[in-house]
Amino acid sequence: MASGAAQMGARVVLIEADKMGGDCLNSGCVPSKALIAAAQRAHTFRHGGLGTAGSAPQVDFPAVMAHVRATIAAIAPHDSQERFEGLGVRVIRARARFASDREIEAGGQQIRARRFVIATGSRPAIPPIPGLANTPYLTNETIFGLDALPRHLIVLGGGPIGIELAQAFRRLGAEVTVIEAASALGREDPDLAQVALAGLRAEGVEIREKAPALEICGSAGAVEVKTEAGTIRGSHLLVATGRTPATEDLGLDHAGIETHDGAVKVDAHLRSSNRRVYAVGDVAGRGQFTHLAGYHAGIVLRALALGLPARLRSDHIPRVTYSDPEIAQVGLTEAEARALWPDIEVIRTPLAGNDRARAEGIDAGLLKLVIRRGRPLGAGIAAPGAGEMIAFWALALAARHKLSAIAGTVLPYPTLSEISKSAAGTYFSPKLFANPWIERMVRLVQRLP
Ligand SMILES: Cc1cc2nc3c(=O)[nH]c(=O)nc-3n(C[C@H](O)[C@H](O)[C@H](O)COP(=O)(O)OP(=O)(O)OC[C@H]3O[C@@H](n4cnc5c(N)ncnc54)[C@H](O)[C@@H]3O)c2cc1C
Ligand SMILES: NC(=O)c1ccc[n+]([C@@H]2O[C@H](COP(=O)([O-])OP(=O)(O)OC[C@H]3O[C@@H](n4cnc5c(N)ncnc54)[C@H](O)[C@@H]3O)[C@@H](O)[C@H]2O)c1
Repeated sequence: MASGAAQMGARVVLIEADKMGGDCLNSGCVPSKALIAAAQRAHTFRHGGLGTAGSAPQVDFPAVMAHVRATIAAIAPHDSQERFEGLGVRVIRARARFASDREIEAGGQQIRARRFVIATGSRPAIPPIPGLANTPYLTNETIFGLDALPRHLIVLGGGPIGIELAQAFRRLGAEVTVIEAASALGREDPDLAQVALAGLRAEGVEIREKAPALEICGSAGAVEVKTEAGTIRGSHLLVATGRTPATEDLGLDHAGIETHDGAVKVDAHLRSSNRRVYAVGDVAGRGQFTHLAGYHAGIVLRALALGLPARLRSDHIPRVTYSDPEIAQVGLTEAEARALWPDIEVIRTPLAGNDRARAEGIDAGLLKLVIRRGRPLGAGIAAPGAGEMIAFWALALAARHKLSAIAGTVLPYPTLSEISKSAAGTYFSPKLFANPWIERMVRLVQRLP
């Protein structure tokens, strides 16, 4: 947002209280994906397959963490103070707070501006479970600082953070138990979630669902979580039970900025109840993804720099959980679509029928397509690399393409992505084959000289 505005010629002040790059770079997407990549190597090595023998990987945990830190360091220059200053942004490294409806205070400086954008993100939500506050626990802010592999990691919460890290730590050699109050990956289509969860369970991750934690106790190296179904004992506890928008101590009341469920309340243009102030990313309460924050920034930039307000859309925003297999979704799931329309069609294409999947020895995987009146409303994929494969459907939904455009696209053979074209083909097959009108036409054409 700040770099875009500066490059378009606006005068910009960027205020950052902590590390440049925010959660995604320092304690979110980047370290988690680097850890997952190392864990994937260990897993491939351990299992071999397709005629190659597996063997116990020699996991050097400090070296894995060095890879995580090196990945952050390699990406950091893009978000650095130096880069922003080079673009002409004035950077202040301090905590910001609204002093009035058009003034911010940060590090003893008063900044008066025509427009403000709140992009303060979110922080881990810590549930009020008896004993938790007195027990040592990890969050995404501390887990990437570990220097030794936990013997037994208990993960509280089976959302994307819990599931991604549970599988990674298991693959690196830890015993892992996930304790989930409701259903693991509960926001995803259950058919797709099951593919990923079955994969985790087969690798030895214990996932206890419908098991809210009742009480927690312990000390460093020995923690206990009590549930109705029994007590789980482990060496470390990761709390991954959701996130809270970072609005505390922002002085929002000084600026007449309203909140809703802890997030800055915004309209369809991401404008808050104070017309000078916008909110983007996690703090806007419309979803918590880096690419969504980037999309928000584009909407606000258009309005602020060019005076071209745009309405927020949400029907084309993809999301991916980087388990193995990955789960990717864009648009509506089957349940979401059924709640809106009675006349939807659902196409399920198992990955097992795909030639590349056969060659790779992939037997689990599924694409689910939700269609209404010839247009895709949503696509969900559970497969290795599903996050790459969903790009195709993200474009289809963003551009509001018809399914015929997908069926008419030529994709390279043999690729896993071909299941998307094959699913679109399944939709048209009954209309083309065993259709008396088409059969009559073909007979007619064949009589032509
Ligand atoms: C473990 C984990 C893995 C994730 N993986 C993915 C993923 O793979 N893909 C994906 O799309 N998303 C992922 N996310 C979510 C993603 O990290 C967030 O959606 C994204 O970082 C939100 O960006 P943001 O700009 O809203 O906030 P942030 O990146 O959190 O940035 C907010 C910044 O504001 C600063 N700040 C806060 N308050 C103040 C203040 N008062 N004054 C000055 N500065 C302040 C903070 O220090 C921070 O640097 C993951 C999150 C976690 C925790
Ligand atoms: N790959 C990605 O894009 C990615 C990865 C990680 C995080 N994120 C973002 O960060 C957000 C937060 O992730 P998250 O996994 O922390 O949150 P989440 O809200 O998605 O999942 C938290 C889980 O914890 C469970 N839970 C809550 N209280 C509990 C309790 N007391 N005992 C047991 N279980 C409990 C909930 O039922 C839920 O399933 C995600 O929704 C996502 O938007 C994205």
